[in-house]
Amino acid sequence: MKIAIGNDHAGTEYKLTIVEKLKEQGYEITNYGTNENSSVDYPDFVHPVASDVHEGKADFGILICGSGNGVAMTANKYAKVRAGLCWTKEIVELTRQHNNANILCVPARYTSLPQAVAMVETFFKTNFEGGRHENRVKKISELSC
Ligand SMILES: O=C(CO)[C@H](O)[C@H](O)[C@H](O)COP(=O)(O)O
Repeated sequence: MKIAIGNDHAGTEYKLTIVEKLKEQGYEITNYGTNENSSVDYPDFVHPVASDVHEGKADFGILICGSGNGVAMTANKYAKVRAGLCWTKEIVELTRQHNNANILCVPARYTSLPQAVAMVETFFKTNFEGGRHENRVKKISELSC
């Protein structure tokens, strides 16, 4: 499974820990940075992740910033991306089961590191339920404008 990961300066510590754990578990990781703590603009690190997921070059993405909102807003500009902003394991399960989310957005300043790691693990072990959710997910990318 190919994972693309990106973050801004608020998510660097969490990202580095998550990359280490995912590599230990045998995932193929593309880390688009940032790997520093100096201030950066989150869109610069979201676009390559969202583009890879949109184009099928990555199966899933993980995006981390302070609140999770900036990375989610940016990633969801891509038609084939369904980026879920989650702050509990239960919300992670639901965004996979009901929304077939392919990118997990993590609010580093509002979750603990163990919680963030647990959310990532939950994201990858939870499957889309299909059924009644199938049509709803298809309608997400039907643009009305
Ligand atoms: O987009 C965001 C806010 O919703 C992200 O949380 C960023 O990480 C945050 O804006 C960065 O803030 P900073 O004061 O520049 O560190």
